[in-house]
Amino acid sequence: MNVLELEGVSRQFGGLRAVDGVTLSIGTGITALIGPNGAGKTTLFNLMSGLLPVSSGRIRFRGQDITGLPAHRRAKLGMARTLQIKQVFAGLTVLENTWIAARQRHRPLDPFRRASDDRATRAAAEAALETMGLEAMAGRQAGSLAYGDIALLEIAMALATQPALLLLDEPVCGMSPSETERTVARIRAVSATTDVVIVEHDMDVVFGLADRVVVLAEGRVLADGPPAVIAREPAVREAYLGEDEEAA
Ligand SMILES: Nc1ncnc2c1ncn2[C@@H]1O[C@H](COP(=O)(O)OP(=O)(O)OP(=O)(O)O)[C@@H](O)[C@H]1O
Repeated sequence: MNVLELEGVSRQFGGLRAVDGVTLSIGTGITALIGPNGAGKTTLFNLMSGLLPVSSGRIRFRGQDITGLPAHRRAKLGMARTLQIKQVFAGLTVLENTWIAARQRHRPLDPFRRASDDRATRAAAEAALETMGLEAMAGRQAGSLAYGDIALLEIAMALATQPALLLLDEPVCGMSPSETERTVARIRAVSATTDVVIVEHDMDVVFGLADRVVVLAEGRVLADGPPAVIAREPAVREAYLGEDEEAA
């Protein structure tokens, strides 16, 4: 079963169809959404996570219809996302940040919480830090971290909720080449256990990381396939890479 299924999903803003009848099944591995500016990537991403409601169409997650569910309900069902704007608690340590995220899986104000739940929470937090290569920084204040480490911490916090699907919005945006390389390696490690969707503008990252590339243009799926095939598609090169313009 595919983790996420979109069926004829559309989103209008006034008269503009930002996403126009997208049918897409997200399966195992890393799926990248690419396309020229204004293609509808961010809108589609927000429709997946529930940040925006669809205008029409259906969305299923792990076989369950989630079309009408808001983002926090989707998160409870196992869909995690990171945002372009980093959101960590600067005054808390790396482990505390991750622990709080892991804790969201359990009822927040339950005084009769079992000790075993606490152990499970801590284990989930530590496992997430290890996957992201942050174990050595567990005791550091999040506010003292370098930008690249904060980005990794954010992904660790999403992972700590033990999601079935992780949505990453421009995960290497604003990073140095070495930070990018590190992040790419960590996302690859994440994908061994969790399905991932990324929206990313850096084509080296997309073609080096993704198992599958979905190209959007004017709100529709223009092409969909393995990176090596997508890179050779004439329609993609024309619409996305602007070969005609360059030639001119
Ligand atoms: N909240 C909104 N209100 C009105 N129009 C919107 C809104 N959000 C997006 N749009 C429009 O929908 C279209 C798709 O935008 P979207 O941000 O999804 O594209 P994108 O592929 O993510 O672009 P970029 O690569 O520039 O981020 C654009 O024409 C945009 O102007």
